[in-house]
Amino acid sequence: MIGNPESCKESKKSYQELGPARSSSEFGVDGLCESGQNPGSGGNVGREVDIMKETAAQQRIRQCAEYARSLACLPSVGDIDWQHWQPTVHAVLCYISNRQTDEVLLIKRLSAYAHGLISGPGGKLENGESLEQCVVRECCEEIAVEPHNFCLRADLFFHFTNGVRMRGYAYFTDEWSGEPQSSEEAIPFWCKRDRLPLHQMWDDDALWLPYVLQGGRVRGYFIFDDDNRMLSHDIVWLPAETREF
Ligand SMILES: Nc1nc2c([nH]c(=O)n2[C@H]2C[C@H](O)[C@@H](COP(=O)(O)OP(=O)(O)OP(=O)(O)O)O2)c(=O)[nH]1
Repeated sequence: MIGNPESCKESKKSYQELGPARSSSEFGVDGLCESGQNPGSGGNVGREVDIMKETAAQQRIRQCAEYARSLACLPSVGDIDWQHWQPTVHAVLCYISNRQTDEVLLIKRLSAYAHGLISGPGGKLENGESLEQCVVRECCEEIAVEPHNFCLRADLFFHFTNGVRMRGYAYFTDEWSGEPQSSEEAIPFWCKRDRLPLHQMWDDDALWLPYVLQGGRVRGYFIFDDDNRMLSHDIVWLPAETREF
């Protein structure tokens, strides 16, 4: 699960020399970080004063370098035995398309988890519920829309470094009833299919969503850290006519 232990030790060592790790909440929205300057120079002596003197651009470069070094120790999807991997959580997503306007119905999430992120409506499977029932319930609860004749086009395996393992099922349709309405959980909006706000969506969406919205199917494997940042991925592209995953 972990890369080369020696290089890992090395990079951990040099990482520690830099002082305490910064949480990724200190990184900018695009997942990059905000400080610069050669991290090897100067050690920890007078470090706080040095940081005060850094320009924003220098800070950004330095933190990016720290982050890049730390990557050597992070898990990769290739290290996981996916055949025996069991999800702890099942969740659905639903993407409703309007063919006439070439738009897709998205939501801005308002709940604590992933607040402000944009995605299709969806949520976790409840006890005794089928995936299809979950799709309808989540869409009705979140945006007062009922999708019809939806089909599964993305089978997503999310492994989080905190131990959570979520299997996500993304459904697609162009049939629905009801007018989208805001709720406590979401603000719905129509978005042109070729203008997805990918920088405001989960990292993995940029990899597979445009392809699936064009009719393709995917099976995707992802590792995320505690801050919802994607560390590693692998995507199996399946032709549109694929019936089973
Ligand atoms: N596209 C995409 N969806 C994701 C990712 N990670 C992730 O949790 N989701 C989806 C799966 C679920 O549909 C939703 C999270 O479910 P949730 O149940 O915690 O959402 P919620 O806060 O609305 O809670 P609830 O309504 O189920 O109680 O977000 C991701 O990386 N990409």
